[in-house]
Amino acid sequence: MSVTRLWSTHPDDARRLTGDELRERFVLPGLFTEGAPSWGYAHDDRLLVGGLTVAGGDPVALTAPEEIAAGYLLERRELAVVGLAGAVTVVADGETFGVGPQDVLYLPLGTRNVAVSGTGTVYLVSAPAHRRTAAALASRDDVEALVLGSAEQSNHRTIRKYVHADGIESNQLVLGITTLEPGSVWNTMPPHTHSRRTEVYLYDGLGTDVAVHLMGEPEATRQLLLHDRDVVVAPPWSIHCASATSAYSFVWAMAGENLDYGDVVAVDPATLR
Ligand SMILES: O=C(O)C(=O)C[C@H](O)C(=O)CO
Repeated sequence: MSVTRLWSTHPDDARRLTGDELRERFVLPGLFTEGAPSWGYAHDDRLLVGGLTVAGGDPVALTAPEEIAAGYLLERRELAVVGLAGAVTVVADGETFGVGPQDVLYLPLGTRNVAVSGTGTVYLVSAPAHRRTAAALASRDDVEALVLGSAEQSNHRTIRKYVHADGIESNQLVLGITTLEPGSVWNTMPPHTHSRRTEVYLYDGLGTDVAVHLMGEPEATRQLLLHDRDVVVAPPWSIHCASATSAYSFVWAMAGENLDYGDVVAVDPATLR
């Protein structure tokens, strides 16, 4: 099982890292492997993210990577399985769920056996948990949708919130999918920080296009050139926004001190450096 560890980084260091070092610290490329998940383990809020493609073979069991030293993956964790493409079946402790594109399956702490089969691709996001809640499946039409931005500002987009304080109940995970309208390319502009939560973005639907992702403290931003299905970690001190050469979707997921999507510090774009 492939696991890439991302240690925490002090914001002062992020100002000085070379471009390659920045990528090594914050970007997880190539997570989507066939037949077995590849994982990225971020020490910030201990977010564990993975990618898996199944191609009609035997069910793939989701087991605990050595890094979390657990008897099974969800022994001390909760998990969201996000459908990206195809038709995937997830069997969790004997219960069967069909997961299609932009469906999100939440599996709680204590779910012992999770297996994925079918033909398609799923993104996996897991955070530590302390309390068992209920398994839940939501599709894009079931969830709260927030339309933001405008074509004039190239940031017209719909934010769909799946796992959050008023949606699927969780311990730490907050998760949703944002989709840009054709012709709009900016996400999360104006940007924000949230010192009480770490966030990870997975860019999806870029094809051969490229996203110019901005990170760092608002007065010292750095850029990362990201490609389709790259994952990027935003530590609590960092903004996280991007423009791209086409419209796209991205899965955003957070964990930390609270489940409050609105607990952010807005950044005035005029102050960005
Ligand atoms: O496009 C946006 O704006 C977003 O989707 C913002 C994310 O939801 C986010 O950054 C939550 O903290």
